[in-house]
Amino acid sequence: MRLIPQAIPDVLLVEGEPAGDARGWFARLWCAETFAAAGVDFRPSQISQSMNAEAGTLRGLHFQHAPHAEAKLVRCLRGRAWDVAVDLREDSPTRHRWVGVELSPGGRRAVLIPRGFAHGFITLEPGTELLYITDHPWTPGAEGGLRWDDPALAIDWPAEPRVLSDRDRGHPLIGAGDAK
Ligand SMILES: Cc1cn([C@H]2C[C@H](O)[C@@H](COP(=O)(O)OP(=O)(O)O[C@H]3O[C@@H](C)C(=O)[C@@H](O)[C@H]3O)O2)c(=O)[nH]c1=O
Repeated sequence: MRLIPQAIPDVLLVEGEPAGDARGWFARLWCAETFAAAGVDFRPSQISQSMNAEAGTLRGLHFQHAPHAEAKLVRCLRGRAWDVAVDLREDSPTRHRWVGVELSPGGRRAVLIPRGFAHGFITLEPGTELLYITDHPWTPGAEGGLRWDDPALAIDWPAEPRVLSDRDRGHPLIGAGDAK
């Protein structure tokens, strides 16, 4: 299992090293020792799954306010998605910058999004399913959101969004209301 820093170094690509044989393969998705050895304090609290019927489904950008901030280890189980992490940390030199990663089951990789980031994705195939491992319980009262098309972020989405929730359409722009 390899943890590979991305353009924002605290965002990590987590690559499995699957052991293959005639039956298929076996791969570890999270490992306390490997993460601790890399200096990453991530201990699972909840595991969730999201199914997206249509290509062009966009979910995000979501985060939880402190003290309920959560890190997320996101993996694609079916289909294909482009996943994005936006740095919201107040003291960060990369504040309001983003990192995008394409995820698919064949890629056998996950992205670790630290606390203090917003997260979103767009599906590139119908029936795309994502698995999330988070390190803090879902806390509805602490949810925050940013607009996927906020010009201050200028996220270069690889496809046109076709399906969004009403909540995601209504997030504030940076500098207003709930946004950080
Ligand atoms: C996120 C979440 C939602 N729910 C419920 C609330 C609601 O009835 C239904 C759908 O919730 P949402 O519309 O918030 O789901 P969704 O828009 O998929 O929210 C997710 O988006 C991505 C981008 C993330 O990063 C996730 O952490 C999460 O915020 O599921 C839970 O029970 N547990 C959870 O952890």
